[in-house]
Amino acid sequence: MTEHAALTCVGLMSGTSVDGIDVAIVEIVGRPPALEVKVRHFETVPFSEAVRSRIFHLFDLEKANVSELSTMNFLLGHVFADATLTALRNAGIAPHEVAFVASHGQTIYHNPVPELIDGYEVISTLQIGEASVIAEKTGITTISDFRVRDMAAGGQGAPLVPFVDKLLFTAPDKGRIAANIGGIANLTVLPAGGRSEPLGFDTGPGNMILDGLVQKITGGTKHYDQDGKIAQTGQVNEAFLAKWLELPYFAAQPPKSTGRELFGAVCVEQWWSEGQAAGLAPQDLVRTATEFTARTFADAIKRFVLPAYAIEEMFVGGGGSYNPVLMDSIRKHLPNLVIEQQEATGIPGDAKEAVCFAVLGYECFHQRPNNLPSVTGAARPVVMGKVVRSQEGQA
Ligand SMILES: Nc1ncnc2c1ncn2[C@@H]1O[C@H](COP(=O)(O)OP(=O)(O)OP(=O)(O)O)[C@@H](O)[C@H]1O
Ligand SMILES: CC(=O)N[C@H]1[C@@H]2OC[C@@H](O2)[C@@H](O)[C@@H]1O[C@H](C)C(=O)O
Repeated sequence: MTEHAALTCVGLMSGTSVDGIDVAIVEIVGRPPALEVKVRHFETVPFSEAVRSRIFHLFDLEKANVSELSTMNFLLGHVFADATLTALRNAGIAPHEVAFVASHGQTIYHNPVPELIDGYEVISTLQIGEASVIAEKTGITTISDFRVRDMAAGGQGAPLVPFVDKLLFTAPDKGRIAANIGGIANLTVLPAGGRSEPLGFDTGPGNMILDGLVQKITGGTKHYDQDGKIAQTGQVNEAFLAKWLELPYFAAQPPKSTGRELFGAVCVEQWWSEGQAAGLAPQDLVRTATEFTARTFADAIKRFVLPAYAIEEMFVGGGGSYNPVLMDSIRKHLPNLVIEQQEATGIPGDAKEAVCFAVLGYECFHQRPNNLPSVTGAARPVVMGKVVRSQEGQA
């Protein structure tokens, strides 16, 4: 296949917030560094409540079991395949026109901190949503399990989007940050003109604690603080916040990545019970959690980025970029940066990660390395992604 012809590719992202499956249908042509990406269609296919609650059950390390894990791997394969077919139908594109589906999968567990077992230093990560089911149901070659190869090469397996940020958003004359505030917040530092390699890491929580608190406060009727409406009515409790800012994750040097293991349900329970003990009103707790995200995100930039890189502007994507209380606070803590929403780049903020996985899939499809060792800490560039090929006789 020639690289002069554009490929139609599908990127699937189901992030740590578990709000739905982001499906991006993109046209990609060229090869790095001259890669052109055009978004043809994007939609988020929501999870049903039944599937969503089964996923959350799997996050509970005390209660989840192996049979559920196996079942959910296949169930999510079906759900991802259907989301792909729905988006293709809505876009008026036939499955046989698509070169591949690149599916991130649902992260169930992520542990980049080595555990010494029987002489082996073990790190691991698990994304589920069986690619064989997606390939069989859609008839499209499916690429999945990106993170494990980077980890096998000694990397964190995350964040992976910086590889694509570098290709799409490096500016010739000014330093930029490309950030994403999803369940977890992460960023990519893009030196001007690509003169040095990007730095990238997870700064800590994005919306994960916030979402958990809102669900508790509303008895599950709301999943998140839409437009920061609850936070707007609350006050930051500085003493409460100060204690949480001491978590060692924030001072640790990159490369680093995190997830629900540190900022998921156990953390939310702790916020809730400590908040009650300290007499915080629910809206103050939500406002303080919003500030926790803003402060840890801005502090990470002040601590690890601004002393070493000349940065003028930052683009922020992910669902958190639509929360005005969060964004106002980030702007207040970083007054010298021009901060814009991801939309200013031409790629919608909620579509970015799905688009990025299409690009990572494109590089895997062409058997080219697609990790960024400067970010993940991997020992070398590797080709991430496992390929399940479409077969004759399929759709
Ligand atoms: N209008 C809005 N106001 C406030 N918050 C919002 C809004 N829209 C989305 N969000 C927040 O963004 C979250 C979803 O973000 P996103 O889809 O980027 O996360 P994700 O991709 O699942 O996470 P990650 O990038 O960590 O894998 C929601 O759970 C919610 O907290
Ligand atoms: C293990 C895992 O799923 N990590 C996610 C998560 O969500 C945001 C942040 O934590 C980032 O490290 C990563 O996702 C994005 C897509 C990435 O790899 O760049």
